[in-house]
Amino acid sequence: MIPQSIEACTLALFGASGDLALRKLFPALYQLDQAGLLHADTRILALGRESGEPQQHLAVIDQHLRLHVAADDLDDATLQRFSARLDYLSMDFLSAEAYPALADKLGRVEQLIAYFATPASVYGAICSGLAHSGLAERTRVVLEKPIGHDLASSLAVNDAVARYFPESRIYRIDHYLGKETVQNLIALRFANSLFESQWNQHHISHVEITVAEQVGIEGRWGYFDQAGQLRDMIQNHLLQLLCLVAMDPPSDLSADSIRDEKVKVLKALAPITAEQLGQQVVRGQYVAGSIKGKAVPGYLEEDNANAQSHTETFVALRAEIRNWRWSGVPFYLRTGKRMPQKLSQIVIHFKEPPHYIFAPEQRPLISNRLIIRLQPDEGISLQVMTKEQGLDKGMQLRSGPLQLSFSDTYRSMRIPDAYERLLLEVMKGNQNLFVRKDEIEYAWQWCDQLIAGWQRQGSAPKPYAAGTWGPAASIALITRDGKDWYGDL
Ligand SMILES: NC(=O)C1=CN([C@@H]2O[C@H](COP(=O)(O)OP(=O)(O)OC[C@H]3O[C@@H](n4cnc5c(N)ncnc54)[C@H](OP(=O)(O)O)[C@@H]3O)[C@@H](O)[C@H]2O)C=CC1
Ligand SMILES: O=C1O[C@H](COP(=O)(O)O)[C@@H](O)[C@H](O)[C@H]1O
Repeated sequence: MIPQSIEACTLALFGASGDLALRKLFPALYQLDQAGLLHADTRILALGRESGEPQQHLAVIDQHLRLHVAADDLDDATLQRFSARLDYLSMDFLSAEAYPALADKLGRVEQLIAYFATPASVYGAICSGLAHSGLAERTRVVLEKPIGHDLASSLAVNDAVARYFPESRIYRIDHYLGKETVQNLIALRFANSLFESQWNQHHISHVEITVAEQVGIEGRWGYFDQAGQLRDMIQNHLLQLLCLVAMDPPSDLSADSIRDEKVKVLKALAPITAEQLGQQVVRGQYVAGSIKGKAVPGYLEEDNANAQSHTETFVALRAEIRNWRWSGVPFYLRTGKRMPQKLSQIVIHFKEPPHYIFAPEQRPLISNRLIIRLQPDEGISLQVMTKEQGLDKGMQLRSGPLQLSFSDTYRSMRIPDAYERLLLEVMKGNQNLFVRKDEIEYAWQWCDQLIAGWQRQGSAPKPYAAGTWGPAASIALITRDGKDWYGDL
């Protein structure tokens, strides 16, 4: 039974032969279909540059579905139903002449969703083409990240889209917001009165956000070398996570209430001056190493690499938020490619009790920690102090976890991919999990000053061996403050 709020729509997927569409978007749409969440009348029009028979392109989509959807989730009935929804049209998105044919193909559509799985440089042309062929009126547009390369280019992209579409119909994707565990952050913080009273500089000593990837750049040199880890991950995913951890409680769950609070955090981020860069930010680039016992090449040996590149594949930084809630609480952010394991987690370190009745030798050298594991092994663990069991132990304290593992607790439930949630929310017309223009712009403004500082310094990123936790300087960044990265093996 489809929830009534999910209406029929036509989804026009621009960039349908690209990596994102084939690896993530079509599989996510398939999963929605299998879960009974696509309206019977929903149609999907795949749009790509390559000509040829539509059947040929639809066969490629089918092959990728079989590759990227878990075998247990593939069934003939859904595959048939899903393929009956699909059609393909070849067009050059930059050519204004191509849009009347698109309008013809679409016919009369009540609700069009135009998903731009293309480089952001094409978004303006697509919006103009849609508008000039009478397709903008009932259309929601979905924009992939990164929006621009810096503040100036993001303003240009956002302006080009805003010429034809109001903000209420623009859905900017940050796929981390679609992850179940990231949404759980909102539930954890605002549905449990227990935490809110402790969620401030009086009780929290520091916060760590780690998004470590085991993969390298996956054949995306052309894109990645122009971007680097700061633009690719910090500007969007890590700053969004930081906002969700640090924002004040929104007055309700509406998109703008949440976005208003996130923007306040971004505005309160203390700038990091060129003079502070050396102490507060570490950039790294992986060299050859090994992951899970397998040798992997360095960044400069990747396919199509330019051996002179100074692009960073790792960033660790110490950020501060200048407001009453967070004054004096460092936020340590760290993200890198080719790290020992895939791991996204947030660790909230609470301060020690104001007065200890236990002797130093009776207690471990740690205080309470809340560990929010975003992926993999999704779950939440609160480390609390308890007494060691046993008559011989006396009042010897130990730290142990109060654990909520999502896979154990919701055993039979598959954790949906972020894109399933996000596509569903676009179909419902709900902008909660999408990023507003000003969030993107404040995030760029903060990142731009770091990039400008690096450019002024002209220094190369520090090397780290693939399969390690980044350059030694990233450890020094946190140990200088008397702290450690949680859980590094
Ligand atoms: N791949 C990923 O995991 C992620 C991607 N993104 C974002 O998603 C977007 C798409 O990324 P990705 O799929 O990796 O990129 P790809 O280069 O693999 O795909 C882009 C697609 O757009 C098509 N295209 C580009 N320009 C035109 C044009 N003028 N006319 C017709 N088709 C055109 C390309 O066709 P052709 O091949 O013929 O050039 C290609 O099929 C980007 O904005 C990226 O930053 C965001 C997060 C993750
Ligand atoms: O947006 C991006 O995210 C992926 C990491 O996403 P995850 O869901 O696998 O954690 C990253 O590999 C890619 O470089 C970046 O563009």
